[in-house]
Amino acid sequence: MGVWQLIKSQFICLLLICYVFLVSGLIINLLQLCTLPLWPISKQLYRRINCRLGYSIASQMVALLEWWSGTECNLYSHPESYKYFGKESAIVVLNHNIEIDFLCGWTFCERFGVLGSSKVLAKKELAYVPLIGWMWYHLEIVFCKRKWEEDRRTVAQSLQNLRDYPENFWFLLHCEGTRFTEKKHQISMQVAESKGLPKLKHHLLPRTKGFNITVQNLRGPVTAVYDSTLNFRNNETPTLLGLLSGKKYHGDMYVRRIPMESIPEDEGECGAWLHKLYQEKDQFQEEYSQTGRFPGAVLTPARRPWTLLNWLFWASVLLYPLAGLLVRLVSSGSSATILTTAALCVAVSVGMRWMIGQTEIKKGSSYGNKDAPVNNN
Ligand SMILES: CC/C=C\C/C=C\C/C=C\C/C=C\C/C=C\C/C=C\CCC(=O)SCCNC(=O)CCNC(=O)[C@H](O)C(C)(C)COP(=O)(O)OP(=O)(O)OC[C@H]1O[C@@H](n2cnc3c(N)ncnc32)[C@H](O)[C@@H]1OP(=O)(O)O
Ligand SMILES: CCCCCCCCCCCCCCCC(=O)OC[C@@H](O)COP(=O)(O)O
Repeated sequence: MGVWQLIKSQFICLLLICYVFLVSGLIINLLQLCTLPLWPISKQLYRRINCRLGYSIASQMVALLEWWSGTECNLYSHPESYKYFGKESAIVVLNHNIEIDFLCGWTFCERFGVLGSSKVLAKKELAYVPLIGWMWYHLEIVFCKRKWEEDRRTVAQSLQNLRDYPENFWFLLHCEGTRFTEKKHQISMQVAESKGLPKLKHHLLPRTKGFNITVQNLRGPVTAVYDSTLNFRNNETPTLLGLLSGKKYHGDMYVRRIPMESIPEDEGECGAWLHKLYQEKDQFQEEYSQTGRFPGAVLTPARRPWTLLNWLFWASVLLYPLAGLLVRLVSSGSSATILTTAALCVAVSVGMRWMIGQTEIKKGSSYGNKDAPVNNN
């Protein structure tokens, strides 16, 4: 292990990165709150400002991936698809078995200039995650309870609101609805069997309702679906904690552009189309597991300096007062003050650990874990 790697793996570095993220995030959330009165006056101005403020939070996590850990994410694609990236709004369909898959998505959003406006159909629980959930409120992220009877109306309404969004956006959909575990895979393959669908080896059976409602409501302003398949080399299992300790991973993402016109409008046909898409994704994953490559050419855009500059800005604003505070604290000699500060630090660390835990598959939900309903047909 080199000296730089040794420094990066120290707990104090992790604490300082989390401190900058937490305090800058709270300041940005506060600024976002202050933009609310703009909504009735100029909705589009409110949205444009919040894209920039959101960028300042999300890009810190991208900086962690790109600059701190030095993780490489290769993009496999085709030149005829590539020329559209960043120049149109699109629905992104991505597999969901890697803890930092959202971050690999974000790194490409950043490189194609759509990070601040990126959207997702997210489970409702994520709306309550401090900083990220609060930021998402102002970015009009679409939340679902994964209870169709409740979601069908609220999700459709939130999607309709995005039709006049003033910036190009990528709307991420994990159609599997939850992260891959062996048990969830087994159960979803029972469902596949009961529906007469071919079994998938590398994916859970996709849920078709969310995809269908998204296509229905965003057709027009959104001009394509980006079918994206992500994997990591050498069976790496990247984690957010790994990134924070400076570990470098090697990801590959295959993205092909599918024009919206080629997606059926009829609900049943659209569902069948999605099942076929996942069968193809499964073949791409199989090819990757055998050859270590996806189809297409490697067309990775270079990382840009903005995420690093944004982080350096916040670090320089926030680390200096922290140092001053610590010096004054120690020199005060008051054990009550020192103990209170230590307790506060522990509480904040526990909170941050809980947030990081949101990305961990072993702490995931039980959605998709229940035995499939018996099909009597
Ligand atoms: C160039 C580079 C390109 C790309 C870069 C990549 C990406 C960047 C883009 C944007 C980034 C933006 C943000 C990223 C940041 C962070 C986000 C991170 C993650 C958050 C993601 C999540 O929270 S995932 C969870 C929430 N989302 C979803 O669930 C979406 C998918 N789900 C659905 O669509 C569902 O249908 C639903 C949620 C709308 C409703 O769910 P519900 O359960 O109520 O209904 P279902 O219809 O799904 O269920 C009933 C039917 O399902 C059958 N069934 C039963 N059991 C199972 C089973 N185990 N598996 C599969 N199917 C099952 C059942 O039989 C019913 O079938 P019917 O035939 O009767 O419909
Ligand atoms: C730069 C400093 C970074 C400090 C760490 C901050 C950590 C905040 C991370 C919160 C981001 C949350 C995004 C998690 C997305 C995710 O992966 O959600 C899972 C859902 O799809 C499915 O859930 P499940 O059904 O449980 O599998």
